[in-house]
This record gives sequence, structure tokens and C-alpha cells, in this order.
Amino acid sequence: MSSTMKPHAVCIPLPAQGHINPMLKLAKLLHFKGFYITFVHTEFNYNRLLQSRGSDAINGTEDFQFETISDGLPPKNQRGILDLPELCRAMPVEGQRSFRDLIKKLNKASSWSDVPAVGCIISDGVMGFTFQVAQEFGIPEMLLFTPSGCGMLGYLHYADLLERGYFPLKDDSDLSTGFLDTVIDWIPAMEGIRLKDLPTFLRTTNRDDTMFNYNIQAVEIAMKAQGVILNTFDELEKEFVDVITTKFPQLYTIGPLSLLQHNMSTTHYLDSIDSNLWKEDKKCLDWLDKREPQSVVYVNYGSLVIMTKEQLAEFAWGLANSKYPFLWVIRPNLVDGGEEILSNEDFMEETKKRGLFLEWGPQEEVLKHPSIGGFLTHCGWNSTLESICEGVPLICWPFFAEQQTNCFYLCNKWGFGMEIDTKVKREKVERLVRELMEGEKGKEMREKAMEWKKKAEAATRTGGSSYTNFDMLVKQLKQEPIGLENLS
Ligand SMILES: O=c1ccn([C@@H]2O[C@H](COP(=O)(O)OP(=O)(O)O[C@H]3O[C@H](CO)[C@@H](O)[C@H](O)[C@H]3O)[C@@H](O)[C@H]2O)c(=O)[nH]1
Repeated sequence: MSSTMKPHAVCIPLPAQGHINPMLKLAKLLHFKGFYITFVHTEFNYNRLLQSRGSDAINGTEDFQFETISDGLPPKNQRGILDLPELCRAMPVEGQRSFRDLIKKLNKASSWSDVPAVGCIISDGVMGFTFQVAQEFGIPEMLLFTPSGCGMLGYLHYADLLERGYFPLKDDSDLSTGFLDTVIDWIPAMEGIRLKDLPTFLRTTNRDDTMFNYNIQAVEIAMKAQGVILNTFDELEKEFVDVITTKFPQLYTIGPLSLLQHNMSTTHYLDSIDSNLWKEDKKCLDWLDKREPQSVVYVNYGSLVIMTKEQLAEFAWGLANSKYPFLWVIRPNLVDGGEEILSNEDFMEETKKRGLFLEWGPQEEVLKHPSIGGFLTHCGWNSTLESICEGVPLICWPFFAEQQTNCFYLCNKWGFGMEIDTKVKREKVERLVRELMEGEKGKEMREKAMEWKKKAEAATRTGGSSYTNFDMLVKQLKQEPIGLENLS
């Protein structure tokens, strides 16, 4: 089919790794199904990909193109650490202007080139500013929510939590006096959840806090969307999905996206197009080849966590004292205050034969490796799903956003997680690592993780829930434009 005949989807993720990855997977799947894709990066990330991955990563093909918009951050912002509040202030203004110009440019190009007119926008669930642009051009917009269903359900109750007076916090002591242990019994499907298990952005006394307001507003805008896509599968999150469906009748649960790619034989489809903002160090795979099956603890806290050097030291000694081999990704800027522990002679001597440190790794390949016995994670949703895909049990150290919600269900419902407190202590790390790797509980968790893996595989195979939902999504995007009549 010539490019001009293809339906044109513009995919725009929040410019953070955990949001770009699932959006790119979705974009590749849609391309496989015959869509012309424009994938939108920020100028900064585009240049970063060029440096870390080379031009192949963003060269695209005739009908899979990359475009950029401004993130709106001032030039003086170094962007070494993703400054979320700053980004959330800048993108709805400058990012929106830039996005509007892009849509204008694409539609203009359709009159004299092979680029088809934009048929739909698939935007990140927290990029509300794209919605106004979509409305201005009369283009239907779908939202991809990259967190879990349970996380999304938590976000959807932000307004109720405010109305009932739980947030903003009355004073800072609420954070230390047990107030956050309050059990909430009125959120459907979330019985037994505590305030501290809900997405964290409301935990402030400051009504003017950027993240507090941005997230409340993001939910308000999202509520107007007609279509929502979730990277999860019904069997895992059915009760949450059922409640979300009452608010979003057009809800498509199509995850885990990496398994859907696999089952549609598209795992290596457009392989050179890549979204890793850091350069992957693949030598760890050779190192893993030399280890015993299920003997290695994999440690990685995703792309946004920033911990203190004291926390890093507690994890380090906990891992060292457990005596298990570990593969530890310590991202540049992961630690506020420096990685002193990595120059501690006693620690390095103790772990030199069984610890490997990387700045960024091929996580999905690592989790697939037979030597991995467990994963110490911050419970980002991508990491959680990637663990499910490989049947790997978890030690959970949730940091922020909906990671606490994921952790709650991992430990209390899905049965393959054990939690470490925010105030991490080396003794606890050591004990949980041993439990995970050799204890009865670890064995049970591994079995449970394998059960979820099988269910995830079934969901993404022909006839499975996610497979079928994806087909429906494609049909809707291709044939039945999403009406805008219900939008206010
Ligand atoms: O060395 C590394 C480290 C990470 N990754 C990948 O980076 C992604 C990280 O995503 P995630 O585990 O979700 O963590 P965050 O980067 O923290 O994700 C943000 O976005 C997620 C989706 O919305 C949310 O669930 C999280 O709370 C939020 O912090 C995953 O695909 C990993 O495979 C690598 O490839 N190599």
C-alpha cells in the first residue's frame, strides 16, 4: 500500500524512558498493522538518542518517521536529571506551541508529499496539552496510560481524595505520625488500600506544588478522552479494569506490549529503531552466562529514582552480606551526593568476585537470562511487566508515583513481591535477598511469577484478551474515527 493511503498516527510520549518505551512498542505494532507513524521526541531526547544509539535509532523508514518538539525548558537547564516539575511547567506552554506547529506542518506536507494527513493522535495519558491541539484540528486523540491499571484507578480518585479532605496534607507531621496508614475503603476494587499505597503526588502541604496540580489536572483532562489504552492484561488487573471501564467505555488493555510484539512475531521488527536514552552495556550478558541458573540478584531502579548515598550504602552492604552474586545498574545521577560506597575498599573487596556494576543494561534481555533468580526493583510498571514476562520474583522498594500502588498489589495480591521500607536497612536487604533466593517464600513467589507469565502469554496469543483488544483498537483507529461529540 502506498504511504498516502495509510492511516497516519502521531505518537507522542512523555519524554521519560518509562513512557517512551511502551509508546514505541505500540507505535511499532501499529506500523506492523499498516499505519503510517510519526513518532515525536523532544529535541533534547532526539539528540541524546543520536549520541547514545547512533542515527539508526531515529532514522526511521519511509512510513515510520521521527519528528521533534521543544520541551520548553530554558537552555540553562542541564537536563542531566529529568526535572519533572520544571518539565510539567514548561511543556503545556512551549511544548504545546511546538506540537501545534508540528501538526500544522504534517497536514501541510500531506498536500504535496506522500505523508498522509494526520488521522489520529496517540498521546501519553499525562500529556493533556496535546488534547487541546487535537481538538483545534478536529483530530481524534487516544491516550496511552503507561502506569498500571491499579495506579490509574488511584489517580482517577485524586479529586475524591481532595474532596474528602485527605489531601493536601494538613502539616508535615502527617508524613510521620501514621496518618498515611489510614485505610481507605471507599475506592471500588481497592478495598484495604492505605493512603500511603496510592500514587504519591498528593503528599504535600503545598496547594501550589507543581506535581500536585499537574497530576490533578492531568486526570481532569484525561476524563474527557474517549479512548484509553493500558499496557496491562485483564487477567492480572480485571477488577481495576472493570471499574476504569465504567469511566472510559473505550478501554483497551493490550499488554504486556513486549509479549504482544513477540506473539505477533514483531519482536525484532524495525529493530534498529530504539529508545534507550542511555548507552546499554551488554557485557553483563557474558558475565551472566558464567553464573549458575537462578543464582543472580538483578538490581535496577529505573530511570527516575534518585536515592541518597546512605540508602545506596544500605543496599550495597545488604547485597554484600547476602553472599549472592548481583548485577547492579547504577545509572548516572541515581545517587544524590555521590557513590562513595563504590570506592569503599572493604565493600569492593567483599563483592569483587560476585558483583557487576553497570550504568545502563539491556533489562529485558537480562530478565530473560536463566541466571537471574530475582529482581530488586522500584516497581516501575515497565519493570514489573518485564518481570512478569520472564516469571521473575521481586523485592520491592517503591519510590514515587504509582510504584507504591504496584508494590501493594505485588505483595498482597499478585503474590510475587516482598517489600523493603523506604528507610532501607542493610539487615532487611540481606534477609529478603536470602528469602528470595533460597527461602520457602522465594520459592512460592517464583511459582506465582511463573503462573502470571503463563497468563500473560495466553492473553497476548491469538484469541487472548490483549490480542483481541489490540485488534479492536486497530479497527477503531482505522475504520471508526473516535467521535469528538462527547468532549467538552
Ligand atoms: O538499565 C536499564 C534500566 C531500565 N531500562 C528500561 O527502562 C524502563 C524503565 O521503566 P520503569 O520500570 O517503568 O521505571 P521508570 O523509568 O521509573 O518509569 C516511570 O514510568 C512508569 C510508566 O508510567 C511508571 O510506572 C513509573 O512509576 C515511572 O517512574 C524499562 O522498560 C526498563 O527495561 C533498561 O532498559 N535498562
